Amino acid sequence: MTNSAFLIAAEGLEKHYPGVRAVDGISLGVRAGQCFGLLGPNGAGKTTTLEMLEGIQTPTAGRVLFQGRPLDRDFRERIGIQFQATALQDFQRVRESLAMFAALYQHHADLDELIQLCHLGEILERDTRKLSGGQRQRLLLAIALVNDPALVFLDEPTTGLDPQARRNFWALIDRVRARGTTLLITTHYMEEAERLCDEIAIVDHGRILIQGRPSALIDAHFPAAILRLPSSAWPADESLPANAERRDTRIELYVDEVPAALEQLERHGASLIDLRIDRPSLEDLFLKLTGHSLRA
Ligand SMILES: Nc1ncnc2c1ncn2[C@@H]1O[C@H](COP(=O)(O)OP(=O)(O)OP(=O)(O)O)[C@@H](O)[C@H]1O
Repeated sequence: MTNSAFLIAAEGLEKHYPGVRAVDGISLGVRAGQCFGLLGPNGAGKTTTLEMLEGIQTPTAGRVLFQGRPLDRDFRERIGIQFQATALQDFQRVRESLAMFAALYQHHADLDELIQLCHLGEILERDTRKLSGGQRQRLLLAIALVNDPALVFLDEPTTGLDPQARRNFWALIDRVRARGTTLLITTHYMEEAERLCDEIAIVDHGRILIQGRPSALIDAHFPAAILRLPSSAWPADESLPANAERRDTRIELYVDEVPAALEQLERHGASLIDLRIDRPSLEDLFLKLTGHSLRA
């Protein structure tokens, strides 16, 4: 596939700082209408990659193409950015804040629609310093959407939110996607990536370890289920079967057929009282690829 098939593409991106290659050769492409996720632990190079794609940082090497062409002045009008920490003006209400950002653009979205989309109606007159974490993120997303962009960048949009606010934000992202907006998101929450992203790239030490559809990546690396037992549940004099591995204080069995695996465990005399049966997840994949957990 040529790069013009992508709304935005990175070719061999690198960013070097003294003593560190923050990004060390990243190539990826995001199709129109997709939600693409960059995943990785703290310091992996996600934000630096995103900032080069946003045109904010200049790459040390490589290039970014938007609709097959190098970034130009028009690019800024076509994108929206939700930064990790956008400074909202003090003593400003939600309504004033939105209007101020809208005034920065020649063409802006219908603000009433945006207020409805991001559920800001009830908090329009609230001082922006008095917002909850979830309300603040909804306002920041509305600001990112204020110029009706084709592509929106979201840098760890749900970090620090409680689980309910995080789920509400995911539902909001669904509504944004349903309008056809393309999204590029960074996160270190695996569940978030599985829930939101059509395609992901797992980044570590400035490089992409693996890229593809979450379900396809999981299917390619794991059988149907993972059975997890505390190590103490396994008889001390029994050796582990070939499909089992020790992880910290647990034993994991990778299996296609759960009933057959349960019989196998019983034959070995394992205690099933604390048995957990999980569908393999991106978290498992990350652990398998890197040897460490993504939750830094
Ligand atoms: N301006 C800078 N000067 C020097 N080093 C930097 C600079 N910006 C980032 N780095 C380093 O580059 C590496 C990648 O940082 P980056 O912020 O892109 O990672 P990240 O994956 O976004 O992490 P986080 O999840 O913490 O935001 C880190 O080692 C970081 O310390």
